[in-house]
Amino acid sequence: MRNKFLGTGETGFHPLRKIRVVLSGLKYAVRYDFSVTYKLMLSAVVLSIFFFFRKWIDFLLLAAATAMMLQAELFNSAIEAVCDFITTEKSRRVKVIKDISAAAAGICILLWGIILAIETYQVLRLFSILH
Ligand SMILES: Nc1ncnc2c1ncn2[C@@H]1O[C@H](COP(=O)(O)OP(=O)(O)OP(=O)(O)O)[C@@H](O)[C@H]1O
Repeated sequence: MRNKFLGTGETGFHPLRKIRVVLSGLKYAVRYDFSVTYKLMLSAVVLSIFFFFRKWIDFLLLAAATAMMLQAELFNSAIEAVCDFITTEKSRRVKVIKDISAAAAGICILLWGIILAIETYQVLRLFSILH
């Protein structure tokens, strides 16, 4: 793929190829990282309930939190992969890099968890109002 800043690689705009790259990255994350898969599944269950009941504010809030969590998980995985690509030897520098990356992901996961808990409570209230 052409690097627009360095002027290297292929020219042209290929939206389909971009979508394929995005799906490929998501496939790696979801297939090989169970901690991403189960979080996405939890969000999907609650999101589909809000979608069904047309609770758009709750839907959008949880969707935003899920996107933020997924983004943090993906960046964390990419940084870990770069570290492991450079060296699999024990290294204090690698430890610092991975720990900082994990901390960034952890903050986003914590916020996602809080929002998921609040929204799950909303779902339970929704059902108790119906029955
Ligand atoms: N090469 C290394 N040298 C020193 N410490 C390391 C090294 N690799 C990993 N660690 C330590 O182990 C922790 C976990 O790293 P690892 O690459 O195993 O991530 P992980 O537990 O698989 O994370 P995730 O669940 O997000 O994929 C790091 O945060 C770091 O403290």
